[in-house]
Amino acid sequence: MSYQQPSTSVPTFPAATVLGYPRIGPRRELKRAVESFWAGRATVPELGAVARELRTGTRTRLAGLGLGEDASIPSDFTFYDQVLSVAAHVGAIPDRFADLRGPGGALDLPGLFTVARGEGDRAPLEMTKWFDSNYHYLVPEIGPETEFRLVETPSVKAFAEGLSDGVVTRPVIVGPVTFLLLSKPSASAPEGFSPLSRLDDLLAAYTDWLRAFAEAGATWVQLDEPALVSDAWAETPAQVSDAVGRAYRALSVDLARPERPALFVAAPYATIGERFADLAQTGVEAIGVDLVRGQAPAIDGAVRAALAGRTIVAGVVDGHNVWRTDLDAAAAKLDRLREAVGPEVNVAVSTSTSLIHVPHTTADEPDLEERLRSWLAFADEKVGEVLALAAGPGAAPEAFTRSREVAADRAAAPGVVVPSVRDRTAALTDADFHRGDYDTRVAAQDAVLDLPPLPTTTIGSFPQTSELRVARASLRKGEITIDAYEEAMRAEIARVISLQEDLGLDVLVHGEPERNDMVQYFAENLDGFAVTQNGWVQSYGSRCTRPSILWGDVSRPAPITVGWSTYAASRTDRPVKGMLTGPVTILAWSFVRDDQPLADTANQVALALRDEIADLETAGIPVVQVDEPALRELLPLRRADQQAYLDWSVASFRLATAGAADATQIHTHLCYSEFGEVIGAIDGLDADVTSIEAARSKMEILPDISGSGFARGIGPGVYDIHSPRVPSTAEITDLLTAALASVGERKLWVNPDCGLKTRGYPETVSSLEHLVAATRTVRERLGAPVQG
Ligand code: MET
Ligand SMILES: [Zn+2]
Repeated sequence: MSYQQPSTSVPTFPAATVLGYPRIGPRRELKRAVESFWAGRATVPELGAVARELRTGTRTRLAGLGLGEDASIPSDFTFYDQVLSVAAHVGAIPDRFADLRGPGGALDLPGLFTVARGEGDRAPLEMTKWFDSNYHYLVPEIGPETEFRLVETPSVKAFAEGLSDGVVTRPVIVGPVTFLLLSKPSASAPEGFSPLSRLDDLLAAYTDWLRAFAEAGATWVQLDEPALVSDAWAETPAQVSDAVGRAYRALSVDLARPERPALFVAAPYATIGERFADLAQTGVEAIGVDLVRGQAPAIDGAVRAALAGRTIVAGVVDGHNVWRTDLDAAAAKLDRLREAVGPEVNVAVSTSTSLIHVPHTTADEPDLEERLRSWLAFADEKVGEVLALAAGPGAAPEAFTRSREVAADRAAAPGVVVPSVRDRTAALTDADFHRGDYDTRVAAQDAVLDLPPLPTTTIGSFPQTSELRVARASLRKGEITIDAYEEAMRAEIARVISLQEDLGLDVLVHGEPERNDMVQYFAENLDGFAVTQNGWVQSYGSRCTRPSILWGDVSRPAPITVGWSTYAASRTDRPVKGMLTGPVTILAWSFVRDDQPLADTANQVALALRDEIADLETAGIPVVQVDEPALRELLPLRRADQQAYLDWSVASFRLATAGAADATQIHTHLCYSEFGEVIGAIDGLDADVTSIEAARSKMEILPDISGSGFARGIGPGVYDIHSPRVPSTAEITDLLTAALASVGERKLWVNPDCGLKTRGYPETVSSLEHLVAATRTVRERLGAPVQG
């Protein structure tokens, strides 16, 4: 295979592209291959062959869909995560994994997976959410000791592989500024150390990386810099601005073409703002902006002059949601941008983000109602949209006509606007968002519940055994009747209730055996939602979720959880806690309609939950938990947008719960993130009891909680449910002692970090035994009755 040596004249950026494409495979082939490798059922070469087939399949599919120009097909494959992939390329692997590295410093594939997943008491890299998406990346650990050196180049090999198949792809890698801003200080770093202080050293490795791409024949490389659109950093905007300037001058000016490919720096997920001008002042050849979630950058004379001969890649097709694009509106955005930048600047069309956030194709959804399906665009359909927009209404009239037809059809379809739902939200008043005052509630609840100090409870789910999964699958396939299925669930509930009684827990749960997923379960039981068959999106590593599609006005045709909760309550004299998923989390983990404000959709969901709580109350359930683990996740990346979000998200939770009687104890549960930033909002939820993930971070949340004057019940998780490790009684006693000092005995609840559904029974039972024993020890010290 021969290719042209890069010349010094800048190659043209393709007129249409996508920022990235799903990596997991249309039928989750990568997930299956990776997991069978982990299980010892496949070898490294076998896994490599599946990966190669997937990469080839993606290139062929995208070329078939029309991304024919050089560099328009992204090459973004990774076995686990794109941030981990950078760490592996540049050798930034924590010391505890040093023995896994080969003589040249590279990790082999098993080594890479060990860093991602841990091994024995070697903890994996921490995992956290990627910007405002439900994708999780691995957090690099960077210190003064980290050596940055290009030690391996699977990304370059993947490019070369495409080239040998006759396709000039565009490699996609996470950029250096984002990589460092997403990193945390290594264990040995001094107090206050900032990974960004290592930028210059990291740039040396990127320089070699870009050279390697150029040598392999790459014309364009995409560097993803979503950190530029976020205000979430400890660094000031001035420091980030300085880092951007330094990084991209080093990579585009100090390293000159043809030593490197042309550089496309993409800043997806929100408004790029002033970082656009920073990039324009460097030598990068193309800049990508998100015009779906974000606003167009300000273009003044200086920026315009600096940009002459270069490309703005306009993300006008939503990479993060599943609706067909309003092509007229997107074309108008493109026109406005072209006008602002003038004829000297090239404008190319793209998706707003990588398409890893959406499923492969609507063609794979034969069971989806045809009318709904016609409104949707998954990854492949979005490729058609960027191509139509690049061609324009003159050259692609059918696509534009179809887009108008779809918009009209969607607006008029039954179920999209349901008058009874609208009447109800329109009639809401301030009072619907407020409960009675807290002291009155406490008195009423104490009279009903009669709980000991430091009450013990769990977060809701108990281990999902294979029997439960088999029962659900058999029901779906019609192998067992609904009666037999419900009987199996009741048997499980009865078992879980008696287990909790034996353990000595105070507030019991039914264990959620009937739920495949805490959001999908509600989506399946509410009007206004649809679920997909193959609509998987990568959540982390080999894990995928299948978000539901919230397409219409939401209402509750019938009670959802009441039967299960009342059955549980019938098996015990202790209080049973009803278990619901909150409006914000239901929105965050679904694909949500884009034709009305999220706040309005959230209130519709909230009213459905409010009715469910009323029915639970009528059935005699004294405690109801409304889970909001995603509260932090939807927080806008730009500080200026955050208050409006917090206002509507908190309001929707309150709308869901404020109909409860004073005597009904409302709990909420949060996990997955650092909550310090939204502690005020958590207080604003006005729940009687809040359980919050805390064990993994060694209760670091406690000072925030006590500092914020949080006055109601609080259950900082005392053990991490993400690992099978059983915490000792002494360890839990210590955590409880710390928590007690911080929040006081009248407020403290005792619970694990999160639900137990991913755990096995042996470790669950031992851990809960220790939790109860530790609580009794601490109660004894308080001079309280030990028996709960
Ligand atoms: C991710 S939060 C999970 C809460 C849910 N009630 C459970 O226990 O599984
Ligand atoms: Zn949780």
